[in-house]
Amino acid sequence: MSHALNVGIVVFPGSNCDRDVAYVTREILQWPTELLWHEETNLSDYDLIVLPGGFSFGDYLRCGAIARFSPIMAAVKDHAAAGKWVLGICNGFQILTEAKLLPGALVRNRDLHFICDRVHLRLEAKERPWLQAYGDKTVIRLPIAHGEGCYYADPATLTELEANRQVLFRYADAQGNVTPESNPNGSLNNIAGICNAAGNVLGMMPHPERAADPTLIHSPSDHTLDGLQLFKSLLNAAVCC
Ligand SMILES: NC(=O)CC[C@H](N)C(=O)O
Repeated sequence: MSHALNVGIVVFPGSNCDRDVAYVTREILQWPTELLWHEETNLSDYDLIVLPGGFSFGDYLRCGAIARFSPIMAAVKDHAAAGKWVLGICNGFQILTEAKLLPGALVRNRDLHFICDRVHLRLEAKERPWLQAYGDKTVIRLPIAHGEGCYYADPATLTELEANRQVLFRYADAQGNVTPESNPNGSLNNIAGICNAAGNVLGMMPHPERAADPTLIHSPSDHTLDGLQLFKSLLNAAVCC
């Protein structure tokens, strides 16, 4: 079993969570971590590529619609096709759908407002490598911050996603019940995060990097580390597919 992953974090013009992710992987987990400008084309040194949150290219046209044309995206596609890890967080998830590395789309929130909150998520498909470190936990709490986080896919795609167990996170209440009231943005089937069929590409709207710092814990029941487990999970799953 390895003790570290080599992490590359893509920096697009307008990314703003790149350094937050680097803080987690480099400072907290002590994994070798590089920030990669979006014009980079060689990703051969990395096990995990992260597309971070933010407002790439000012969210012009649609969130992620321009970033998908960045030179680095061809290399990200090759990295994914080779079965290596790709994690898209928030704007990164939007870019992955625009690039067709994940199915469906992220559209304007149901209430047309930017939402900044903390939400409960039910963990689904716990056999997937990304969730291995959560143990018996079935409900976690992570921050969200987005204007276009409403997950949409056509009925056939949605059926396929569910049948293949590609939904990893669903908005839920504190007990893990998936209800309309616990859906902050109108996402179909309360979907907050999905992976590709092979399982090595994950996109999620909540921010695991904002719940990963042990110095911020206030009480034993605090959810502050719920995001850290996601990164740690990959250590136990050296090779994905
Ligand atoms: N935090 C983020 O990555 C935000 C993503 C995107 N800019 C949105 O508002 O939906």
